[in-house]
Amino acid sequence: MSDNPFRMSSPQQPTKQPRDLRKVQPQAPQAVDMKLQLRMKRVKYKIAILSGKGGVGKSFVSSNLAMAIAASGRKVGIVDVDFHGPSVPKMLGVRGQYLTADDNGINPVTGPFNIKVVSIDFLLPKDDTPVVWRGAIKHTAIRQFLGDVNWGELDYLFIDMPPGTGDEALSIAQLIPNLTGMVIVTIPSEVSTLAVKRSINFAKTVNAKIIGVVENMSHFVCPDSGKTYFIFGEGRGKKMADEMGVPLLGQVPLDPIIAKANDMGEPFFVKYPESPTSKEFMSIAQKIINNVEVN
Ligand SMILES: Nc1ncnc2c1ncn2[C@@H]1O[C@H](COP(=O)(O)OP(=O)(O)OP(=O)(O)O)[C@@H](O)[C@H]1O
Repeated sequence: MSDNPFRMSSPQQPTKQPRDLRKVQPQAPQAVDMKLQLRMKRVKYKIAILSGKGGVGKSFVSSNLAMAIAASGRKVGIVDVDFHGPSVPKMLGVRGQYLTADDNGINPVTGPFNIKVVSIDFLLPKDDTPVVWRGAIKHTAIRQFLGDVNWGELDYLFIDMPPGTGDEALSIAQLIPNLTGMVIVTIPSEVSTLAVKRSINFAKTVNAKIIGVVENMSHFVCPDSGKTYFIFGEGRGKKMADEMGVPLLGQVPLDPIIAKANDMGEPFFVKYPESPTSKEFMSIAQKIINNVEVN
């Protein structure tokens, strides 16, 4: 990675002269909020992806859901507000690109299927630079990611949240009062499903609609025998969804090719379009479309 975090990458040269983001003056909160509301009005459906617990594959699910919906011809953006563990750029294969600014604001990076992507990862000078921010700074950053970015007209904006129900989740609920809904990601372990119940209760507290739950790492199909193993437990996602009265949108398998593609920075949905996992993402995407576009 270059030492200059704000250098524009090829292939998407901006039409206007890129401006060094470090020289952009911060704006008064009211001005940003007005811009934020105007920008968000141009996005039809705004969906936050939450998980009660870290490491359950929330960024993998957000990225592949975004690709599945974009593959259906819809205009999609994804904003990664997981400041302490931003992995969306890598999972979409756009890590190492840079954000630039022009007179209209910050230009997102363009990913597969023309997905517009914004993440703190594009601004970090080194791979191992930690983000050490308190809640107020994260709130300001989220506000700018939503209000200062040239999102344009979008059908869907996915918001990849950090694990849990902390500052960022509250900021999103406050800054996007007309949030379309939340999708919650879990794995079928007891600890994860317990944490998901907290996320569902959080969504209810902030009056956000729960579109449904995605169970990731649901099962493993042995390539040698074809036998299915429920490594973390069988039927937990369904049981929990039923108990909480929310739909189970789909079950994504645990698969070493998923981990490998993510580690190599290859967008899974693009690389393995015929895999059962990509087909499951298409089915989940269709359920989300039916839920939000029909209701
Ligand atoms: N279904 C899967 N099969 C195999 N590996 C997976 C699967 N889903 C995710 N992974 C791997 O698990 C790890 C964590 O995934 P990811 O970063 O998406 O989780 P996360 O919930 O967003 O984490 P955090 O929010 O704590 O940063 C990654 O290495 C990813 O490649």
